[in-house]
Amino acid sequence: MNFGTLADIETRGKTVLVRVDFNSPIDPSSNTILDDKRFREHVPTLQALEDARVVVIAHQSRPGKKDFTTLAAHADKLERLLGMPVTYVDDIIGSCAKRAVYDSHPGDVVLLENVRFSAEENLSLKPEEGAKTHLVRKLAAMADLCVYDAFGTAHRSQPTITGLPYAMKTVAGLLMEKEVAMLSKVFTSAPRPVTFVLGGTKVDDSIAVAGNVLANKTADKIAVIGVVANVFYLAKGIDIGEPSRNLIRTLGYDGEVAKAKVILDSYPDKVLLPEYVAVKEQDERKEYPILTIPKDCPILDMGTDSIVQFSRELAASGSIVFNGPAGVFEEAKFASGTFELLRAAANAEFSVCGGGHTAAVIEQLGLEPQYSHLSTGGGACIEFLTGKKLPAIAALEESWKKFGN
Ligand SMILES: Nc1ncnc2c1ncn2[C@@H]1O[C@H](COP(=O)(O)OP(=O)(O)OP(=O)(O)O)[C@@H](O)[C@H]1O
Ligand SMILES: O=C(O)[C@H](O)COP(=O)(O)O
Repeated sequence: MNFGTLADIETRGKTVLVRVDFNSPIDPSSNTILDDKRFREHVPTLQALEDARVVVIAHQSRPGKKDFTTLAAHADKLERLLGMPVTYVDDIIGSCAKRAVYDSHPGDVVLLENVRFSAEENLSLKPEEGAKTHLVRKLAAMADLCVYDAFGTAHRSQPTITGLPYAMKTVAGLLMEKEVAMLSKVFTSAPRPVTFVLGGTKVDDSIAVAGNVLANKTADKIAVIGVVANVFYLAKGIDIGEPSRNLIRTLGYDGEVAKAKVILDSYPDKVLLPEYVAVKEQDERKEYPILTIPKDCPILDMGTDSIVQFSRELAASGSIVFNGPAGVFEEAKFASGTFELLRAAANAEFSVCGGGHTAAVIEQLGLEPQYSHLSTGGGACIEFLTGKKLPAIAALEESWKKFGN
């Protein structure tokens, strides 16, 4: 790693900005946080800074979305997990925020308001431009050092992600370090054969990952499930029925069919597609071979024979990267593909999972201890696995060149 870490800096008595990713599913009607995995994962970094004045910067959702809200509930959640008071300020760079930081003492934690309430944070800017924003200049003036721990947002280039490291000495926090170390193993030391299981609804990301990891030989096989599989069926000329075709259109993925075809043509023996699907027919689960999918029933899971075949394939894999479910697991009748494949993947010597939905199911099934790593990143994890350098990592490296030692 070419960036600084907590081990490289002295924080005693210093004021330290810590950029975290607390962005979590929230029930907008009660402002309740529904999953606190990301909070739990940041606790070690915050605890390691116990001798500093800690100023936490975080975002929740995006402008225009229902769960774009203040961080009051996040402060309560953090207080409970840290077992100590957290001062929440409904301000980011104004006089209230500055006063709260100025009045704090070593050992205190201040949580600033949702940083995406600042219009500047919602701009996608080059790091050097981000460093010049009012937001970054004022935040940097409040502190001596910055710790970047927000792996889940590392694929964005927004001012507090890539601008802050250009404006002040910034090192990676413990979560960031762990994510980079664990996910890098996929490229360096993962036991062979390596199988990528790509499902869920983010078809464009999954197809980009599939193309890259097959081309650079990171993966030996790709198992496609969920909506991603439906796009591969279309690429093979298989009629998946009107409802499943409409879903692909609505999600804006018609253009992905041609890309799936290129992958199938280039790697005919390396792509595993379920031969059987489960559809919803008169409110019941019915299974069909892919050549006889009914025209008016949505595909909501893979069929049982394919679950057995894929589970065998996963059992023969040394490493498994799992991203996205096999079906609409939220409906009990269509959960078996996702549940069984996650169980099979848990037995691999090295198993990594990315994506909030998938990680939540793993926790629900009690499989977490069996996985080598559950990433806090959705988009960030999948982009890392394409082999691209994430903007936040590039900015951390630049910060270390500029300000380190
Ligand atoms: N065949 C299908 N038809 C419709 N929806 C599906 C199908 N298969 C999976 N899904 C849906 O995919 C969703 C999760 O996909 P997504 O790509 O968001 O997963 P993730 O990457 O684990 O989660 P996150 O977006 O939180 O990081 C689930 O809500 C599930 O119902
Ligand atoms: O949950 C995420 O993927 C990160 O917090 C980034 O959020 P965004 O997709 O709204 O930028």
